[in-house]
Amino acid sequence: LLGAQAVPRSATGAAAVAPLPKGPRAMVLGDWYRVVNVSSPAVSPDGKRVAMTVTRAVESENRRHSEVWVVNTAGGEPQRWTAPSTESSTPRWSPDGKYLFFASTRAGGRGNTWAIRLDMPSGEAVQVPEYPTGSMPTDGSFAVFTDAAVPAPQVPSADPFNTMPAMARPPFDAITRPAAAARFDGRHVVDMNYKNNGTGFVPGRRVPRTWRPQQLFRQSVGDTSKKQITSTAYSHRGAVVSPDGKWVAFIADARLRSDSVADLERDSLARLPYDKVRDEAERNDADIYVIDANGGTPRKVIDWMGAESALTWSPDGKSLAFIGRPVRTKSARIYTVSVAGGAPRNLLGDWQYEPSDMDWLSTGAIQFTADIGGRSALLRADLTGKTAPKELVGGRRQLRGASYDAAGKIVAYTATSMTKPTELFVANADGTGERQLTSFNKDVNADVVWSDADRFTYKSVGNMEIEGWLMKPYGYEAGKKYPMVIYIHGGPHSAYGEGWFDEFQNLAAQGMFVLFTNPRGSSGYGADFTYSTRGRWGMEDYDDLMKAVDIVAARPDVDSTRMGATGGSYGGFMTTWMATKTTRFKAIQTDRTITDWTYWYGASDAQGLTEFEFYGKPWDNQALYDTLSPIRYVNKVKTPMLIVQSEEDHRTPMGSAEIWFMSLKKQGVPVELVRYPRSNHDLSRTGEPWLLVDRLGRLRQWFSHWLIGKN
Ligand SMILES: CSCC[C@H](NC=O)C(=O)N[C@@H](CC(C)C)C(=O)N[C@@H](Cc1ccccc1)C(=O)O
Repeated sequence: LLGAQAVPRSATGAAAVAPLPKGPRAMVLGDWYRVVNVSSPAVSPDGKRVAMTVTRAVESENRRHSEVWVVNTAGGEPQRWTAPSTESSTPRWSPDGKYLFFASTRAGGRGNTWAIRLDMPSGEAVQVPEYPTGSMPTDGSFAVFTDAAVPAPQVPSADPFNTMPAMARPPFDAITRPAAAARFDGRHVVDMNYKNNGTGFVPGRRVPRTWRPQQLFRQSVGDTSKKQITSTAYSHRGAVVSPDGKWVAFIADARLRSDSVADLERDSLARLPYDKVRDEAERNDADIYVIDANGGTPRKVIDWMGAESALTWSPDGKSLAFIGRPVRTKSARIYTVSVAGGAPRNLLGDWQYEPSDMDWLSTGAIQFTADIGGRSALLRADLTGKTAPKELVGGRRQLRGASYDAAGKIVAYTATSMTKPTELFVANADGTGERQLTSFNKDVNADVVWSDADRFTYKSVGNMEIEGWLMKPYGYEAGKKYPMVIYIHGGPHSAYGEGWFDEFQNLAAQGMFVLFTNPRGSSGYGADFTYSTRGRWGMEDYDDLMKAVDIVAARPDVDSTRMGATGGSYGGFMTTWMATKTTRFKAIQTDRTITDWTYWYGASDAQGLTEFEFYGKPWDNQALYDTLSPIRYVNKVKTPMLIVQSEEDHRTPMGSAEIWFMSLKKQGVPVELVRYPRSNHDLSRTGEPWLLVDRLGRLRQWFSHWLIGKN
């Protein structure tokens, strides 16, 4: 195996990269570095080109690198448009076609918006302060955007603690102080949100709590001055300008209460003990308003119970569309409403699935992408709401990021399937005439035989239908028996699906079947399915997983005496939970695990999740937190376990892994704990490449050792 440690270092300090054998062959770890990812497609207003972010791993430097590339919709070779020496991503075209904007942190600039000039190509990226970023009317003459109107409060320069590390400074309102500022470099915490999985530890406030409500601003193209058009104590969100430029629609507090009042009410409600009636009651936290694009008094368009997002104008400026969710446990719908007011129209009726995004095209059509179980599709809504949406582009694959030209004739999107890493595609907006525009993964696809998976559905407890997949091992031969590993996803409200996935390919390449399912609680099947596990984690969803194991174990080509299980986060909880309930598996790997829900409640940054899912805080419902904690039954575990944990994971912190390791060790159950430095909850997705690949290698080795008998 080509693991990170095996990579020799050259005299310059950069690691030399060993060549890989030509294929066709099974995936080796080094292939992970060769897979290119395409994201954020953006069609030019004239429909002639598509810009995209292209991300690769730079193996020798243990990092990823992103560039903006452009390809003609008519076909041809994609071209790199940004410098290889800088990081660039998320392109978007100016409506007049003069600039291609993108995000980049380059030296000597203000902010991270840069542009390439299309009218006067200069070869250099420039910043264009006279070109505003925000929502624009059809003529592209100005933009409206939101920003705070008051500056963030500054700590006085004479503050005696300014020279201390940010986390060491005594936060505002703290009672204790360092004995000597120069001698304390610990972390002093008084606020609840003092750590975050992505950003790490978050320094406390050094000034009193203040609110900076988001105001509406407008800026004309060609002018650097920004005009503030509102001055309120409440925030304006999701602001969009009408096509004729006369109005701005936005989302704000349903009673236009100040941000401070709304926040303080939310904070005090959160401190109350769980109350079923209060917590289940319908709430109206936000509504839709319109205001003159030069300012004035806003008018409420609808008084609608629930949460609104993705506000969009109709091309004729007479209506608005939004994605609305009446209550957290009900499916999101697309609604339209007259700007004059009236009852919103539900365009999706009781269609099972939920929209991910939405566009109201200049042709008048409303199109959106949606997860349909484990696949995803591009659909068109029926504007009358009488019939189910029409699928335009679909199949057994996952589509993301639909982007259209100004005329609404062309759509570009990324797509991946089980054996095809992501590439860029274009089609007519009605879904006809699809063409693949990039082949960044051509070489790796030619060398590596990616394993395919058969999709199946099965009935589980309560007659619920569950979707699952069984991926064949590399080199599968009929008549032989192979070991099997079940993968369990987290969330629990996320889903596996019809896309290329490094983790599945990694184990299939090692000669194992890979089983994966979307048990109840998964997203992609409608909110009833998603929230059917509320208060019942590890109960029927466990049955759903074990039923899939039963089905697969009965196959003549699966060796039911050589089965393993693996999963991360909620899937990590589920694998430790399984270890307490069954000895069917010969080996388990648990990743970013949770073994004690009360400990997790106090240590995780994901505050609020279990208050909702477990009907209260631990002291409101201690029995449930205890009953669902695998550590209570750890004396039953007999299965060898590999524990993988990131040292800087604030989502599922280390304590769960540590107590699990120690408990298995004390009972003589084979166990290994691998702790990854400089890594958070997302090690397996966005972690340092060498560490990410090291983890993949350890999964291969663990299951090969216990299920195949070789390492
Ligand atoms: C503010 S609540 C957020 C909960 C969040 N949901 C998103 O998935 C989450 O982090 N869930 C954890 C479990 C929880 C800490 C009990 C989880 O299982 N995360 C999964 C799901 C995931 C999949 C893909 C991308 C992000 C998350 C995981 O980390 O694999």
